[in-house]
Amino acid sequence: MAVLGETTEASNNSLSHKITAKTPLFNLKLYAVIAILVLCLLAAALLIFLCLRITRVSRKRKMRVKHSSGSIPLVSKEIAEIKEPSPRAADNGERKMGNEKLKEAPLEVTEIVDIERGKGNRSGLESDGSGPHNIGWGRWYSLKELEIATRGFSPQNVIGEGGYGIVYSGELQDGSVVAVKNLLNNKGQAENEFKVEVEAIGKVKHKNLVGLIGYCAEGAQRMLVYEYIDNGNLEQWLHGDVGPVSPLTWDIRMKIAIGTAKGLAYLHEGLEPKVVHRDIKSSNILLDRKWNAKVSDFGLAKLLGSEASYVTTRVMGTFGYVAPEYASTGMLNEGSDVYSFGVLLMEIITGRNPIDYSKPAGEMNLVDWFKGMIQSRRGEDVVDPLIAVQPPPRAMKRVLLVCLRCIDLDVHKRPKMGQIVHMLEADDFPFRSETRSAR
Ligand SMILES: Nc1ncnc2c1ncn2[C@@H]1O[C@H](COP(=O)(O)OP(=O)(O)OP(=O)(O)O)[C@@H](O)[C@H]1O
Repeated sequence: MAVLGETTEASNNSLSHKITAKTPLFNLKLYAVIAILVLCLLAAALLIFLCLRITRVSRKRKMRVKHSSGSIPLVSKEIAEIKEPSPRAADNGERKMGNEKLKEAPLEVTEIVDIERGKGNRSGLESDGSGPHNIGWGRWYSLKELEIATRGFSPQNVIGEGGYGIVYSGELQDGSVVAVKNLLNNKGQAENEFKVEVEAIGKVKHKNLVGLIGYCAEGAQRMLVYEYIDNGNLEQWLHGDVGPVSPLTWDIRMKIAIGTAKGLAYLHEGLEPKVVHRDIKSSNILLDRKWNAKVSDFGLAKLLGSEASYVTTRVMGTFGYVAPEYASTGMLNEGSDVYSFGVLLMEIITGRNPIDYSKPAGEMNLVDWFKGMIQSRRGEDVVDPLIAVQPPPRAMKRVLLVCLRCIDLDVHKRPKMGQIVHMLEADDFPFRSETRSAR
């Protein structure tokens, strides 16, 4: 037993000696090394656990944002965010508006963003009354800035008044001229919903669409700031007092029609999800000094809703332009825009208003009169008498045909806007094939 006791004591001694003995590692004692190792292991395990947890929580949050069904929409249902169009995308807007071609083209413009449920100052948009507020595509403006720009919303700055509110011209601090649309009847519009929709509209950029450059949402005030288009609108040029000869020659009218068609084709076929304008009419086609057409008010029907307007015609677009199926069923798709475009094209050719009560009974309704004229083979007689030089018969026939196809009662038979661009531009083709054969 004594021997056993001695042996145990000896082994205990040697163990304690080993533990307290110095190791080659930094001359540390063995127990210190073991303690460090255990601590390291614990820290590593803790780190891995934390990493796993963070990944899981963020995945859950993403899922929540994607599938949320709250009352404030996460993204506009009708308009998606688009990136600034690349030179190629702009090129598509310019030349490749044929339906198939557009579909082939990669949709680099579309990228739906998950916007988190508005928690106040989401992207620095809230007012602090100072300095510029860049929001990617444009700017947030304070009420004060716009007040200064429009000289206190002076009556002298009023450009006009439409169904959504009064439009003022304004000059910003940097000297740029803008059009400020002061939206009326917007009490029901939640601020965050308004911002989401406006931001979606602001990101839609095309040469033939009026560019939204910013907005103001302070208290009950809602304003949209647009690039200023300095040559009036098409309605003024077609129906205003322009003298015995209209400055709008046939070629200028075709340029305006094609520009408008390109703007609409971009809304219908270049964006995902597509945007239906809902209110195509001559006063919504703005013109610059080179007669480039700029479609205005796109996205507003969605932004403000039909009931937001104090003009009753707004409920159904504008009288005279509205597609029959939209008027009767309220069903709306891009085909309704095509119908309205057909009416607009007739208006451009004839210089007549879609509804004109000052005309004799059979001529009050432009569409009915136009159809009757074509049926009785009097197509040449529909051209606006204010056009000094008559169009070539072939070109005119083609445009008349486009009008008729757009107003087809069967919405499915109407052409797409991209096809319309092609049909209206068809004049170029003989020229192109000639140059090719010459080569
Ligand atoms: N960005 C702009 N640049 C220059 N003028 C503009 C601009 N936006 C609108 N206007 C002009 O302001 C006036 C009012 O335009 P608004 O779009 O509010 O009404 P509308 O088109 O006449 O009618 P509705 O609201 O029924 O469409 C029009 O004369 C229009 O040409």
